[in-house]
Amino acid sequence: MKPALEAKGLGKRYGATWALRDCSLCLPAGSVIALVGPNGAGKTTLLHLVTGLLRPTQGTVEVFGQDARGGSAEALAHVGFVAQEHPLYQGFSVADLLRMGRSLNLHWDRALAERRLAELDIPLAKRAGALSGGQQAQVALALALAKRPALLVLDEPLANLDPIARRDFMRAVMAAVAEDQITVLLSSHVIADLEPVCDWLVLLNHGTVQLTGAIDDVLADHRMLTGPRTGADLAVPGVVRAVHSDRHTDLLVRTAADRPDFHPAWQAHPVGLEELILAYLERPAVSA
Ligand SMILES: Nc1ncnc2c1ncn2[C@@H]1O[C@H](COP(=O)(O)OP(=O)(O)OP(=O)(O)O)[C@@H](O)[C@H]1O
Repeated sequence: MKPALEAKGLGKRYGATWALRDCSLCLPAGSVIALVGPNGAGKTTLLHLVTGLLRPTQGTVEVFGQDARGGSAEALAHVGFVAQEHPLYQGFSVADLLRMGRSLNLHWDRALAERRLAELDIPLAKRAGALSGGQQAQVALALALAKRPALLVLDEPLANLDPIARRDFMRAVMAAVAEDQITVLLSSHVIADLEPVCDWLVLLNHGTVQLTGAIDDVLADHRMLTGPRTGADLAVPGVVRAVHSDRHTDLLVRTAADRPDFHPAWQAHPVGLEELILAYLERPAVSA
């Protein structure tokens, strides 16, 4: 099966600033991919390159084997996109938005959109601007899903939503994954929202990919080592980040071994996703 997304040497420069650089990724179809990184890491830039809204300065990006550059109608027909802050025409009614979706898209499943909105009690006659933030996010999601996309791209969909709205939004996304086996690529700052639903990770910082892989494999490949301060002198390969206090040293290490063998001075612990991501973000930028 073709990968959902394949980027090779992808880069985007604004003037002298590289928003994204040397980005090479191969993301499997059917996965739910967490795109994480701090403000300015290049997440939106990558998502706009994937959705054909931006042209790369260098490199290529393919979605299910089709070049995403230039955003041809056929390539974009397979991509649903909910942009940051899920913008909608505020003066349009929900019904107007559905009509617009139907006339702008090659494939359109009106019944699916209406069913989703009915399940959420969102009235079709209501103006978008009169809906709550959570309802607007759900309308944007229903519009994106009515395209019957193979890839759903969500740029910080949970920002500004309250905990109930966040949960409901992610439930709707996961229902679509379960029903249609779509691939989802979503960016967020909130790891706790991503951890229960995502199975693949792309970690961006300073415009470069710091880490990517199946989350289970990524976690299995890392350990947190705790030892006495002097332990820092014991040679440990694959250190991602070292934190020293007066008495202790904590090392996050990457190891390819199933059963890594550390000096007995170190106590090795499995590492959680949030801890792992923070450790990568707190170190200087390096390529994956
Ligand atoms: N249109 C633009 N013109 C100039 N620089 C830009 C433009 N868009 C993005 N940048 C720069 O590119 C870099 C990456 O921005 P991007 O919006 O992709 O990051 P992000 O990870 O999505 O950030 P955030 O989490 O804050 O949304 C930043 O340094 C940003 O200032």
